[in-house]
Amino acid sequence: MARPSTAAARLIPAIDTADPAKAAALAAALAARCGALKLGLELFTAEGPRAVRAMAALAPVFLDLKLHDIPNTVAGAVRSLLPLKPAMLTLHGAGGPAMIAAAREAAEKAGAARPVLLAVTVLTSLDAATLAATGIAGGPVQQVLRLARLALEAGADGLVCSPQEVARIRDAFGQAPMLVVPGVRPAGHAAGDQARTATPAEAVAAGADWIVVGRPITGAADPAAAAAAIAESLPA
Ligand SMILES: O=C(O)c1cc(=O)[nH]c(=O)n1[C@@H]1O[C@H](COP(=O)(O)O)[C@@H](O)[C@H]1O
Repeated sequence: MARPSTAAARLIPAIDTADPAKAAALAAALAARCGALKLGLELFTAEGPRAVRAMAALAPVFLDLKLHDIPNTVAGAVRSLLPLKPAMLTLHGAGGPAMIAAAREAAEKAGAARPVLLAVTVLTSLDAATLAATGIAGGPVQQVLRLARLALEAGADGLVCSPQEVARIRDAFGQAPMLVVPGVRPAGHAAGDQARTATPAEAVAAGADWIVVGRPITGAADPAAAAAAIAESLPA
């Protein structure tokens, strides 16, 4: 998956629905207006691999299953997913370096066509207080940087983080890691369950390669127009 060369290619709509007909309609409307389509747990648990195949016929698929288990199990899951040829795949950085390394080794079996492996750092729905309640003091930025270092050293190609950590990650790790950024809200849109947010333009200006946007697009009366408006808002 090459880095985006146009504003529209930076956009990854999250197709979060359990309804295959709705997913197909959204994918058809958005495929030409984005860099990839994100298929996550809601659709995958409802429809499984056939949903991935249907979407892959229209655009590169970002398969967001956030794998998080012992290394042997995650490696097996990656092997099972390779025939679906996802362009990008997520796993939780909190699974530790051995888990990331096992995923990378399994993915290498697909050769040059292997998925980009993205380590999710700290979920964008978590604020400092919630993170502290789970036992992680010091705030999201420190934890994101800690998990980012472990994941990149273990073989992750990139990271998923909130827009609020992007600049710090670029400072610490430079341009090499691919950065995929959810928790993005165009001005005037409710944050909902997202805790660490910024606008699409702010995320890209800080150094995001791709932005992931779900409800502001999928909940719009005209999803294609909403996607186009977001792409137009991005810095060149
Ligand atoms: O891995 C992700 O894509 C992800 C990581 C994260 O920390 N936060 C996050 O919101 N996401 C995903 O990004 C999408 C955000 O959707 P909206 O909040 O509707 O824009 C959802 O599909 C989430 O599963």
